[in-house]
Formats: sequence, structure tokens, C-alpha cells
Amino acid sequence: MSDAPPVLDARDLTLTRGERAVLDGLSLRVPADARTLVRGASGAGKSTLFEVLGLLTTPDAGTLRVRGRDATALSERERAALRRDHLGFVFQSFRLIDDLTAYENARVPQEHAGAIDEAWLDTLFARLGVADLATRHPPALSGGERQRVAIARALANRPSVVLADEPTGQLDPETTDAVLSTLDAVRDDFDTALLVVSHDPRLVERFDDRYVLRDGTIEGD
Ligand SMILES: Nc1ncnc2c1ncn2[C@@H]1O[C@H](COP(=O)(O)OP(=O)(O)OP(=O)(O)O)[C@@H](O)[C@H]1O
Repeated sequence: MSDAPPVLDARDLTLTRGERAVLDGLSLRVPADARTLVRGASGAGKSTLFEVLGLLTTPDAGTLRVRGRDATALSERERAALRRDHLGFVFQSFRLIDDLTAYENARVPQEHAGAIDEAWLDTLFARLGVADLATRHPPALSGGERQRVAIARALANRPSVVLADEPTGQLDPETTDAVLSTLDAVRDDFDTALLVVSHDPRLVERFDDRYVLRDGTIEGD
């Protein structure tokens, strides 16, 4: 265990969508060295939780600290800066830009931050096994290759935590294994915590900290 403050510390989050309390007093702590899995049935609110923890959606109530800083007390501009500096995202369907090469996709967060570091991108592409694919566009990549490019993009600004939404949802068992090994490397080699939300039961044994999302709250698995 490290002494650093948790990368994410959510307390009593609530969020209502339509008539339903999708988050209903949910609390979750993700330590700096964590590999955390949140499972839940379809419709349980996993994507909603991903968006809230990623500072992409504001909860109705509750507090969320990122590296000790209360994100709920910030302006939208300050929240965007906190997101850019500390959070990396792997979205459910990757959300790569087809008109850009793999490398250009991964460089986008650095451009937003105004801090290009091509040596770091080269390191990521080599470590993730996609260096040879850097000049290809996403439509010319397999699902697993796109996933790795998405992971490189998530790591581009050396975040404190990578958030991944259903990272294996569309992958066959072999590619799933390769992607999970890559995600293991995220934590072990890049000093970045990892939080995955997924319904995929194949993931369970790979994670140290496991939770189940049900009825708007979370409990240990
Ligand atoms: N804009 C919205 N208006 C009303 N209800 C919504 C809205 N967005 C989501 N919901 C509802 O909130 C609940 C949680 O949705 P969410 O997408 O977070 O679930 P999930 O666990 O990620 O599901 P899945 O595994 O099927 O992707 C669902 O019941 C969904 O119908």
C-alpha cells in the first residue's frame, strides 16, 4: 500500500435519471496502487458510475475527491483540468477518431494539455505492442489493436488512474486475455491505478479489489 491519498474517493454519491436513482448513496475508494473492478448487471448503472467518477457527469449530491481534491467544489474549467491531468479513459467502443492515425489518436490528450511528449508515446506504443501500427487508421485495426491504441491514448498524459468501461465487451477470449495482460501492465509498469467497470465474469480473477454495483450502491464481492 502506498501512502498517497486515494486517486478517487467517492462519498454518498446520488444521481437520478428519469424516475430512477441510478446512484443512491454510493461510496467507493480507489487507492493509488489499486486494480479495482466494479461489476454489475446490464442497466445497473456501470456506465453512469464511470461517467461520474471520470468527472464527465456531475452527481446530484455527494463528494468526489481526486487525489485529495474535491472535484464537486470546482468550476467546470477547473474540473476539466483535473480530468486532463489525473484521469485516463478507455471508452466502451474505444471512440478513436477514424481520420487520424493510431499515433495521432494517442497524441490528442497531449495536444489538449499543450504538452507533447513523443518519447513517452513511443514508449507506450512499444510497450503495448502497437509500434508497427502507429501510422494506420482505426478502421484498419483489429478490435484488440484498437483497444491497445485506446489504452495508449488513456496513458498519454501519465494519469493517476485509468478508467475503463467494458474493456473486453466486444472481444473474443484470446484477445480478452491479451487486453487484460495489457491492463495489468498499465498498473505495474506505468504506476497508474486502474478502475474497470464491466459485466464480464472473465475479469473477476484478475482484480484485487472487487465490488458489485446493485440498487445504486456498491458492496464488496
Ligand atoms: N438519460 C437517461 N434518462 C433516463 N434513464 C437513463 C438515462 N441514461 C441511463 N438511464 C438509465 O439508467 C440506468 C443505468 O444505465 P447505465 O447505462 O449506467 O447502465 P449499465 O450498467 O452501464 O448498463 P449496460 O451494461 O447495459 O451498458 C438504466 O436503467 C438506464 O435505462
